[in-house]
Amino acid sequence: MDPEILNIVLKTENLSIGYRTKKELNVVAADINLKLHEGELIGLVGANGIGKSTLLRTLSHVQPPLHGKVLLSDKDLSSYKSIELASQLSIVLTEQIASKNLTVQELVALGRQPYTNWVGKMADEDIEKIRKAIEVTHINDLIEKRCFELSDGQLQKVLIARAIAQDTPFIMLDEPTTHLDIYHKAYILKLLKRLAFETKKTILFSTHEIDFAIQLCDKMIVMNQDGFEFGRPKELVQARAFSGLFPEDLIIFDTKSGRYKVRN
Ligand SMILES: Nc1ncnc2c1ncn2[C@@H]1O[C@H](COP(=O)(O)OP(=O)(O)OP(=O)(O)O)[C@@H](O)[C@H]1O
Repeated sequence: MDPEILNIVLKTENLSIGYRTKKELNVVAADINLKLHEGELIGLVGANGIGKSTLLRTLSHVQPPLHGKVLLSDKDLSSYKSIELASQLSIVLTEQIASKNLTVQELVALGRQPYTNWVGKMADEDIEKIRKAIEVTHINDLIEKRCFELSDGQLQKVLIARAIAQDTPFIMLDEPTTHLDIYHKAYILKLLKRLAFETKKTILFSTHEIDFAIQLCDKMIVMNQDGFEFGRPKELVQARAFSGLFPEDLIIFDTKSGRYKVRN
């Protein structure tokens, strides 16, 4: 589909991200102007410490911008009430979750919190969305377990299930495949792609799986020392956006195969 006729879900205007302390200002990245459309799967890549988590946290209102604006469905992120924001945007962070005593079923059900009534009563639609999220993330055999009993990879799938149950138009995930084996890395990324395509959700995730992201994403944001590049993976490969990401003494990006290779 022509991206120009798809709605813009998230837009940034001259966004600067980073950290402000009493003594100093640490600008992680500046002049970020992005337009993310509905139905797009967008991969965010870059070296360790370049600012991927900082960008995701700023786009999801977990931390404030240093400068500029984030507009979600044409409305400034800072003017959303938190319950309203929770029905528009979900975020899966890698940080340890506080609620590890909950069962898997209970944690996934928390995704429906923005929609349930004031006593937290779930409607049939909520129950169905939880069932579906558990099914598509392959965690059916875990639902009775408490979250502290899970492996890192299992917990990662459960957190993704919670975001899917939350069923927001915009989903952000910080390194959603870190702890997964190679099969489940591919499985989760393909699931996110299908979800974006079939339900027109906009899904933005950070990753170190650059090869997989090049193969699967509609668009990518490549953060580097000079700022960032944004576009379709093929165009970014041609523009050599991946070549300058890392020192080239050990690995080089092969534009033909779209992969990194270890130097002999
Ligand atoms: N809470 C914080 N306070 C101050 N500086 C921070 C904070 N969190 C991160 N930083 C700094 O901001 C920069 C970007 O960090 P960030 O975690 O966004 O990088 P990243 O690209 O997600 O890295 P990684 O790939 O290692 O997860 C780093 O220099 C980091 O030291």
